[in-house]
Amino acid sequence: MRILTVAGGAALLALPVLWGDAYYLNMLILIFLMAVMASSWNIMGGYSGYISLGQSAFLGVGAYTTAITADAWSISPFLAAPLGGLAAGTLAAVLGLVTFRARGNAFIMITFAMLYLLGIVALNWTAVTNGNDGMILPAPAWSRDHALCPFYYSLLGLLILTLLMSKAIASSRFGLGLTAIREDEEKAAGIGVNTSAAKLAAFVASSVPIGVAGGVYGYYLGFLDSRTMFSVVTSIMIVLAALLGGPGTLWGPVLGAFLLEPFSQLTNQLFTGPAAGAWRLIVFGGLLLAVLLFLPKGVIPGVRQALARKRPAAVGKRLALAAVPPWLAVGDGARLEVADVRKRFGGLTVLDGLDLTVEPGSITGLIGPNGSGKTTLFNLIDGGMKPDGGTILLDGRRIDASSRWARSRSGLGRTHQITRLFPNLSVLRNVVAGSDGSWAAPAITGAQAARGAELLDLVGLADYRDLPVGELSYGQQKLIELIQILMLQPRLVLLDEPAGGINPTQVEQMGALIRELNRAGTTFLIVEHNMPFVLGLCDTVHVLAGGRRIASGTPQEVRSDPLVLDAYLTGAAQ
Ligand SMILES: Nc1ncnc2c1ncn2[C@@H]1O[C@H](COP(=O)(O)OP(=O)(O)OP(=O)(O)O)[C@@H](O)[C@H]1O
Repeated sequence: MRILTVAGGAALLALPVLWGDAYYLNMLILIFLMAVMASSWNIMGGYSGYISLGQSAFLGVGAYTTAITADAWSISPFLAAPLGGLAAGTLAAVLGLVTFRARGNAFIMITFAMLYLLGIVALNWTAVTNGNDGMILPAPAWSRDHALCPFYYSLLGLLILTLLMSKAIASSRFGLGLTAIREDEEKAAGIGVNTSAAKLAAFVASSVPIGVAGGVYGYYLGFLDSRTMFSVVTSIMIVLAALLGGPGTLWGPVLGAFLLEPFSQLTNQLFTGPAAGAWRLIVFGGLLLAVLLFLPKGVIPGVRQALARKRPAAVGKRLALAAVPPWLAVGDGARLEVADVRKRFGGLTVLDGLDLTVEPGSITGLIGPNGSGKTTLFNLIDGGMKPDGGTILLDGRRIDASSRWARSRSGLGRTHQITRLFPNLSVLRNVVAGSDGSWAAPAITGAQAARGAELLDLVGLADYRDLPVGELSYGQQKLIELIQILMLQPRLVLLDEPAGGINPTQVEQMGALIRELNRAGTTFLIVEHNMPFVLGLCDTVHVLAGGRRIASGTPQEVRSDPLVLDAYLTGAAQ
């Protein structure tokens, strides 16, 4: 692949000198432009899964900023183009700050609205943009014989820089965080990924090259009008190019641009007159739909999948519990205090002034009939939901107002009733996805890989480190979810039904693992319906019913408490 890249790059560098046909050079300039835009879009849309339908707004903002500053300072638009990137990045940062809670379709609609609004502003802010009449840029001063070369090389250079940035992000911790967001954003936050900051940074990174490209493109056209620069069709084509080639891959958006741009030129020749724009919208909108329906992964991942040899299924490995690594010794564990916590869903009161304490270094059980609010309490503790009232303290510090990722970083880990992992990432990537480290660090450092390997060894799954985690059995995935949070060296671990849905041998192994980790200092709070398991494991058990704690004590005390028996019998009768 490297040889192919170098050869392709060398051919593109030499092309204008060897073969200066203006038609094809113009085509390549437009392909480079589309490749820059699609590769930039890919950083947000492909890596983190947030689809922006307004990316051409950055092209427009970059083009106008460049033209206006070049005119005001009497400099070449080439020199002013980085300011176009700066303006686009600033716009993305502001929009990202305002919309970072919006997900899925809401994010798509917001980006689309931004494009539409900015188009209207550009059209009507006549004093700055010249409105309907458009802006004329100065003609290039260089020789007409090589008129296209500076545009060709500057866009090719920008494409190379964009690809280098995209590659650096993909292989960094930042990129791994973005992929985790794409797979399961809440889970990513739950293992310490600062999702808001990562999305914001990705959005800015996905806008800056487009802004710079806008500056160069505007100069290339020599004329700016708001309809061309803030075009919906361009935005659709950006998404289409990335999806066609393969979103989330490095070369997919480039391939998509090479496939799509010649077709776009063809439609330019086919559709002329006042309805041309509408026809192009129909064609590219339809094409986008077709790609989404029939080629959802794009060409490159589709071909890779077809070529991949069938792997043997990951089954049947007996669990062998190795020794807990010394770096998991976390001292005395953490103390959790839940005081007067309340939670309602509409008219349903699930938690009604709940108080409970988990002592440091304990294995504490939390039981109660179905629907008594155990998982809801976990969601309130880990930050997945906000309580309606009350306080939650970890080692004496209130955590109920902190973000989810900050709670996870402060020593709190949590597994889910139905296991939540990043199914398309490898086992090892899942295990290390939450570990500490600067964004610029490699996605998996040597030290992290070594710790990940130790944890995989701990649960007897080292052989599967490179398989997509979705290929493991349910019981194996449960163990991976547990070691995933161990990577963050938590002092308090909340386990939601760790023995649910796994075979008796695995239940035994799970119990042994929890005991070993507890000996190393980790505090556990465990929700579990398997009574022999939970009563055999825990020092203290709290019982929930009717939104309150109705009993607490040793397993023996709780087992014979008439209130508890009554709650279970009433719960069972419902
Ligand atoms: N997001 C939500 N919106 C509305 N109701 C909810 C929501 N989450 C939970 N509930 C309701 O709150 C109640 C408590 O649910 P929760 O899952 O916390 O109970 P649980 O004790 O964990 O039950 P189980 O043992 O069956 O897992 C249930 O009646 C459930 O339907």
